Amino acid sequence: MRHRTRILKGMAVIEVTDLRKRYGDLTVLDGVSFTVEQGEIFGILGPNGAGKTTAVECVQGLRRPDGGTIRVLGLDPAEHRRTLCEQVGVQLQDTRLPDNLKVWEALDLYASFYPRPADWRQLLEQCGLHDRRDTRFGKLSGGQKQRLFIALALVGNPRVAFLDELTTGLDPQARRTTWALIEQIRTTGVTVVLVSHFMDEVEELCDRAAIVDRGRIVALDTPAGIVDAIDADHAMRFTLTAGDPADLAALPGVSRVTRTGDRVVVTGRGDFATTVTAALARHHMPVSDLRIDKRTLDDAFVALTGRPLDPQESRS
Ligand SMILES: Nc1ncnc2c1ncn2[C@@H]1O[C@H](COP(=O)(O)OP(=O)(O)OP(=O)(O)O)[C@@H](O)[C@H]1O
Repeated sequence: MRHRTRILKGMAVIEVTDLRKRYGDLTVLDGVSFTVEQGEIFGILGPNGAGKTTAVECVQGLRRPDGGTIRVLGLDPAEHRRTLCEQVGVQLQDTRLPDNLKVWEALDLYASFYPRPADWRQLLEQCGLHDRRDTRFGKLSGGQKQRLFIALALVGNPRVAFLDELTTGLDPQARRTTWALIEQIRTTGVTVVLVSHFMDEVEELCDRAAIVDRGRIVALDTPAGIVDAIDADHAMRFTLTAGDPADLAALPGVSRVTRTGDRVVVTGRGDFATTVTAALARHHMPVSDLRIDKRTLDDAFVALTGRPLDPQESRS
């Protein structure tokens, strides 16, 4: 994967072991364990109500777990919240600012909370808000507000930033702009924990992700690793104008070859598509309209839980 290089293996910034939390009769976290390494973008993905925000708020020291251990930069957040506040940036799901506060005033105010703040003028530039410096919060677009929240999460010069439901309600263009900003944050070495219920966002941005469902982690790996672990074939489809595709069935990884007229579907696992393509070229069998059905985290979620995450929202 393209992002692997920046992760310094073995340097855990966050370590969560067997985290448990109940609200009355409701078990919200039921033995959640994960680690986040230095420089990683780590996704916590799951449907509404899965327990993502509760988990992250326990990690931030905002809620007390009923069981389990949490270490952030080696410290227990429940006991060392003040120390960690200086090193951890948080963009909460429902952040609100007064409508008449100007962009620069918000940044200047937040910078004053930290002993070693970043230069907020540079952050304005980085977040693409330099021409909105004097704009009042109430006049910003949804995307601009989210970029301001990211800037506010970074203004204390944190080593770890938590970004919760970043792009909910944004149009596709604004989502892309926000994603580009997060890619850029990665280059500064900040470890990012991204809470999301958008599969595509996690696939695009995260080095690794935990899929949370009903208070448990049902998968934890790179997005590609989670998808590859699904125990199901995928298909390549093409038009074959000459030759007999039956022999393709003997290739490694191929499970089935079907032909309807000149349309051929080959199903298989692993790297079968590369093997099939090479065999077609070797035997001078010309193909056109080649398509390989890409499996996504959506497919993985369905395979793992038996239901879609949120078909409406995950495609918006
Ligand atoms: N303070 C609370 N008291 C009682 N129940 C709560 C409290 N906070 C959250 N819950 C419940 O705990 C469950 C998990 O909520 P949580 O906000 O952690 O989920 P989430 O995965 O972040 O969902 P969303 O994507 O909707 O924010 C939900 O059923 C929620 O209603």
